[in-house]
Amino acid sequence: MCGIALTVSGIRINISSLPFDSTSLNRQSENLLISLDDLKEALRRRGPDSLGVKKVTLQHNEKQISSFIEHDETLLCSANEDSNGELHFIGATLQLRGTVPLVQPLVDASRNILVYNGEIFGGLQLASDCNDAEFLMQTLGNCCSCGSCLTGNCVKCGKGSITDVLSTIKGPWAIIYWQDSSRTLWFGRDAFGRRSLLVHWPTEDDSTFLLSSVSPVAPDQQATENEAHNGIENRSYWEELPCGVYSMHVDASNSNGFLVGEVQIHEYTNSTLKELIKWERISVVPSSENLQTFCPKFSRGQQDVHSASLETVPCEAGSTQNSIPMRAHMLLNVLKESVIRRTSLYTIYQAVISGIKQEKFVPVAILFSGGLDSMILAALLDQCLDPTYEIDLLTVSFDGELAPDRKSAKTGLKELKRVAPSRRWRLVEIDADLSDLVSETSHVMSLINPANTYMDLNIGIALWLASCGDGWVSADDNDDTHARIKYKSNARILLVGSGADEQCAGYGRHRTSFRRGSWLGLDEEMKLDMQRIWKRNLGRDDRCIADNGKEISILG
Ligand SMILES: NC(=O)C[C@H](N)C(=O)O
Repeated sequence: MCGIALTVSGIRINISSLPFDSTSLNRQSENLLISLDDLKEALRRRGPDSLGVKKVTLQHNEKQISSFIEHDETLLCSANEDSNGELHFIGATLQLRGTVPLVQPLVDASRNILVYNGEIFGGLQLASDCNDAEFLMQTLGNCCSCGSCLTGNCVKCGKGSITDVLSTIKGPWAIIYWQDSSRTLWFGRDAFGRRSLLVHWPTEDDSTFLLSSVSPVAPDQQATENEAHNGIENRSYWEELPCGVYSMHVDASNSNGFLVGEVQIHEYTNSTLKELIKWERISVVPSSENLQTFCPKFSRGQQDVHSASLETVPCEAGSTQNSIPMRAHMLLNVLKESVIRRTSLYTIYQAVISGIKQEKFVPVAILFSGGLDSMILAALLDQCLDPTYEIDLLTVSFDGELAPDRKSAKTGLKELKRVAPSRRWRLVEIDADLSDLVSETSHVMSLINPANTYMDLNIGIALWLASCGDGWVSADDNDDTHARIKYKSNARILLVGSGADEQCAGYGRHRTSFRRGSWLGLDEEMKLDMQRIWKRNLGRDDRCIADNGKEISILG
């Protein structure tokens, strides 16, 4: 995953037109001094392949604004209202696509600047060897910049809008983009918040405006060992940016010589996406026909690893229903398509590029508990991934062999070996003892920020350790009772089951809502889950996993 950030100073920012109370959380926050170096340090871990900074200076005279772009490595972040406006863009890249090394921020001939953390799996058509960030740069560069038509095609030039382009992307994304000719900053994240983007909105007493994939640990913010053990302090400097497409046009015409930026939020323009977010389902109460019992049994069929179709599977003797119902079948196909997109577009599969022999190269790993979500992911991945690649199954335990997840992971491994005997599966056992993880705990506390509950911390530590991939594997593949040897998974792509419980009603409280309010009650609870998943889960998960230079891939 990549890490992106922006710092703005010298511009009076007006956020009064935003539909949410964006300042209440920050009002009592400390006036932190966050330096470019702090941001770079935090982002570098997410994007190990390259790191860059670009600075845009805005000067105004006679109501005209001129812009200058330069490299900049100096510290910043105490806004000085008398000076010119300054915007610093930082981009750290984990590159999975394209054949030429990519260094962010990208700057085009029109002096637009892009930092992008995302994946284009569909919606926009790009060639398979093309880097998606570069493609997006070109596409955004062709958008209208008249400044008055913020959505739809421009009546004057006929060009599309930036909001339309971003609404069309199928895949996770977070973006910061400077459109130079219109002096407009664009930023935002996808409709489910699958990529983290934190914001510090300016307040009356702190004019700093910051965006960042992750919050840096400022020196005065470092948790002491005591804090790590005894509690999680309440940090409110950062908040999760609510999902959406935002623009900030910088102007100097009516402002007594000050540069002024007005932040606006724009609705996604893709109607399917809008329906998805609203969670208005065509059928909430299943028909009795849909509720009939059935026997879903997975068939691997032939080893046709790149075919997206699954077979209809006859039931065991004695059942009256003979096949997986059509909807379940459709769901499996969609999931499989999703795995194919997440495993076929990356150039890193061409092991030759990385100089590693194919049989030693493990490009994808799964965060694995042996539970339903991770088993389905593993079975689907086996169907989509070239059979020569090994697959790492990363399992974390805080209670050695006794933890239920470790036991189910081992059972799951046996099952996978049975259904996919020709694949080499490697169970990576990551054993940890929370009392030994003092500095790691402190680090993860900063990663989960602004999430701050013990549950967030526990999940965050498990995800962070899993994505480190540092554990033990069985010395002998055919005998899992024997000696273990040290192993570190270097897979850059991690498939994760995040979001499955929200979308498939996997939590205990879903059962409670069903008991209390039947199908409508359950639907309400799931809607709530999906509409807050950006705030509660996905940003946090992104930050903990990406910190180890890995790409989190959830099948949403
Ligand atoms: N900018 C990025 O997010 C990286 C790009 N999607 C890649 O895979 O190379």
